[in-house]
Amino acid sequence: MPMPKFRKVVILGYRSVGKSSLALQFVKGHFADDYDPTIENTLNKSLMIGEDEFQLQLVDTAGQDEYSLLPHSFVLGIHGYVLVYSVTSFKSFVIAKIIHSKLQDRRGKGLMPIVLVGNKTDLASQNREVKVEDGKKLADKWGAAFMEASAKDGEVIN
Ligand SMILES: Nc1nc2c(ncn2[C@@H]2O[C@H](COP(=O)(O)OP(=O)(O)OP(=O)(O)O)[C@@H](O)[C@H]2O)c(=O)[nH]1
Repeated sequence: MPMPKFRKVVILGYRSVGKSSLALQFVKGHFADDYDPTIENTLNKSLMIGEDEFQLQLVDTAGQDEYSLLPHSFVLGIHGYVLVYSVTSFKSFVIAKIIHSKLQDRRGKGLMPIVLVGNKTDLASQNREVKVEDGKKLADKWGAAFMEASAKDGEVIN
């Protein structure tokens, strides 16, 4: 048996956009309604992609704002990023752009695998502040993957 391949992915975004909930839904398959701000939490999951086994380490981080500094540990030895905003918060979309530009400053403009996720689609019919097309356009500009999701419904997370 070949050795599993190790990948470390950091989840970043504004406060309360659902970073922990997405991570929990992805790793454990459930959702909690209560809100407990994260300091930092690492979750592990092994998954098969084709014939390859990957050991995924997901780092769930504290909510960032425009003034937050990106620690070294979010830059060195990281294989990819999940940048999360909430479709119900325009501010969180702005913060996602700010985080992306901080990442580029620190890592350079070379390859930086990113998935941009617009979370909380279950609330979108009442409270949408970010259009799907705007999320998609931003991800295209970055050369990133894009999806909208709901950690609550478990929609598209796996
Ligand atoms: N309706 C709905 N609520 C969600 C969803 N995802 C997260 N929430 C709720 O939003 C609140 C914040 O979720 P968290 O997952 O803690 O958000 P976070 O981004 O990790 O927050 P910080 O640790 O402060 O950065 C909680 O009350 C969650 O239950 C979703 O997809 N739909």
